[in-house]
Amino acid sequence: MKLQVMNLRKNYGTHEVLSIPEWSIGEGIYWIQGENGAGKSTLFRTLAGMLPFEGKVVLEQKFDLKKDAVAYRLRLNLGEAEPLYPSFLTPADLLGFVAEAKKNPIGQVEELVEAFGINYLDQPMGSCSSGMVKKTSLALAFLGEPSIIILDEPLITIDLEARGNLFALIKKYHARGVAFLLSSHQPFADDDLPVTGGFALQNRTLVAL
Ligand SMILES: Nc1ncnc2c1ncn2[C@@H]1O[C@H](COP(=O)(O)OP(=O)(O)OP(=O)(O)O)[C@@H](O)[C@H]1O
Repeated sequence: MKLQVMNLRKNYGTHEVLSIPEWSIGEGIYWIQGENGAGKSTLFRTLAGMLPFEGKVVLEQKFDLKKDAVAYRLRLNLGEAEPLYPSFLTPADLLGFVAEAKKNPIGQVEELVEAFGINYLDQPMGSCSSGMVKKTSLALAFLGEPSIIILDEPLITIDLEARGNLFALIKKYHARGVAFLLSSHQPFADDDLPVTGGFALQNRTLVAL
């Protein structure tokens, strides 16, 4: 069991967005669908430890998000749908900083730079196109030795070549035992990615598809 959620509730003020009694995933590549505003980004940010919530989230039956936050966050990475970075930072700055925080293996930054074709390492983010920013954020999401990588809308703004590179990297990391949780408004074709299962986020909870 990679990730277990028990009695998770998340509200913004009086607006309840998530109410998930029980949900879990094993090793694999999972896809979450939901209409605009269904709560996908809120779910992902909650699972990444970025938002306060009620309930319990446990990684690998060992790391409780509330009790073992540091160990948990070292093993779960999130690539946000619309990442925002300070405009003066470069991809090199961000990769260096996050690589250190995530205790990356030697050679991994170079591997990811190559995989995403980030040939603008010293260009400030403020002058990067949205696809260039997104590719940087996707590379950041693979850093370290994660057990789960969550990618929120990974396909938005990236071109076909980057999409192919991303799918190749997902397959490579999946073969090493990394689980993936992806959201997308466009379903993935089976020949793109071997998806293990899908869930719909409906009426504040997750339903298997
Ligand atoms: N910071 C916030 N404060 C208050 N309400 C919020 C906040 N963030 C999200 N919401 C609300 O929570 C609900 C879920 O939003 P969320 O961004 O999680 O949806 P989503 O499924 O990711 O949507 P989309 O497909 O449009 O990206 C929406 O009703 C939204 O208005």
